[in-house]
Amino acid sequence: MKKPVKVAITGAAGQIAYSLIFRVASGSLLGPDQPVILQLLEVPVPEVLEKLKGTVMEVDDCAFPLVHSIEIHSDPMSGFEGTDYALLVGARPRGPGMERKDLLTANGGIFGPQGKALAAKASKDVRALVVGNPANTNALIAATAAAKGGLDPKQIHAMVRLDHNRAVSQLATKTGVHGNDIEKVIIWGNHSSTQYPDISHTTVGGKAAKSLVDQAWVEKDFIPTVQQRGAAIIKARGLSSAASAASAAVDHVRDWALGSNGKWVSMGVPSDGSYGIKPGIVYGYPCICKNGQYEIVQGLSVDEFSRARMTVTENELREERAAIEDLLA
Ligand SMILES: NC(=O)C1=CN([C@@H]2O[C@H](COP(=O)(O)OP(=O)(O)OC[C@H]3O[C@@H](n4cnc5c(N)ncnc54)[C@H](O)[C@@H]3O)[C@@H](O)[C@H]2O)C=CC1
Ligand SMILES: O=C([O-])CC(=O)C(=O)O
Repeated sequence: MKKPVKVAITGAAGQIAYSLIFRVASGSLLGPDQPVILQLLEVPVPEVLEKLKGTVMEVDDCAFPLVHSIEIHSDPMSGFEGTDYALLVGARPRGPGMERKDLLTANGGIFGPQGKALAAKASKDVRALVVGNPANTNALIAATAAAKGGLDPKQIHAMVRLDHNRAVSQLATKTGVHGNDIEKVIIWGNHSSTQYPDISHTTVGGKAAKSLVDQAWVEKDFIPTVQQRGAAIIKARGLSSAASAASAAVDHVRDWALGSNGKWVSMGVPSDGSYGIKPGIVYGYPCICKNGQYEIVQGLSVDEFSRARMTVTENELREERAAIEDLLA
C-alpha cells in the first residue's frame, strides 16, 4: 500500500461536497491504489458541523478501502496541516438572477485566510483548486495570500473544467459522436458568462470541428449555451450544479496530479503573458499536464473572432480584480 495523501475539502457539508467527498474516497481522484486522509472543513457553526458529521457517518458506512482516516475541522490552520491536495469549495452559491461576480463581496474574504493557511500549514508541493465562485478571482485572492507565505501562485488554480466538459458534451451531441472522440476544446478566461468556449482548434474524430458545424451554430447556440449552462441548471433544479461540479473538480485535479496524457484540458491558472493576457489575473487556458505540473499550450493561432472574445473575458477579470484589490494588499 502507498503512503496516504491528505486531501482537504472545504464546504464539506455543502451540496458539491456531498458528491465530491465520495468520489475522492472511492479513488476517482488519485487512483485505485492511493489511500487518502480526508480533511473536511466547514464553518464553525454547530448545526453545520452536525450535518457534516452525518456525511462522515455515511462515508464510514461505505467502508471505502482507500480511506485511511477522516478529520473534521473548522479552522484552515488546523485543517490544512500537511495537505497535499486542497479542494476549495466552501463559499456561497448564487441564486436565480445573479451573476457569479455578485458573490465577490460575500465570498472573497474566505480565500485570503485560506491561501495564508495553505502556505503556513500545507505540504510545500500542495496543489489547490478553487471551486467556490467567482472562482477565478477567489483563486487570485488565495494565490496572492499564499505567495506571501512562500507558495508559487501556480499551485492554486481556478476551475473552468465544468465549462470544458459542458463544451465537449454540447459538441458531441451536435456532431453525433461520443465526447471521447473530441479533443482540443478550450475555455478561455473567466468561469462566468463572458467565458469563451473555443472550438477553433478542436477535432472531432480527428476532423476539424469547424468543418463539421456552421459558424452560426457556434455563435448563436454553442457559445451562449456553454456560457449560460450554470444559470440553466439553477433554473431547472432550483439549486446550482453540484454533482457535475464535483466531477469536474475530480477531472481537474486528477489530470494535474496524474497527467493529462497529452490531452488539452482547460484550467484557470495565473496569466503569464501567454496569448497577450498580461499577468495579474487567473485566466482559463488550454493546458497539458505531466509529472504533476501543468503547461499552457503555446503557439496557437488566434483569429479576430477569438481575440475579441478573449479580451472581453480578460477585461471582466481585470474589473473583478479592481473590485477586490484591497484583499490583495
Ligand atoms: N467553478 C465552478 O464550476 C462551480 C462553482 N460552484 C460554486 O461552488 C460553491 C459551493 O457550492 P455548493 O456546494 O453548491 O454550496 P453549498 O451552499 O451547498 O455549500 C457551501 C458550503 O460551504 C461552507 N462554507 C462557507 N464558508 C466556508 C469556509 N470559510 N470554510 C469552509 N466551509 C465554508 C458552507 O457552510 C456550506 O456548507 C459556490 O460558490 C458555487 O457557486 C458551483 C458549481 C460550479
Ligand atoms: O452557475 C453557478 O452559479 C454554479 C456554477 O458555477 C456552474 O454551474 O457553472
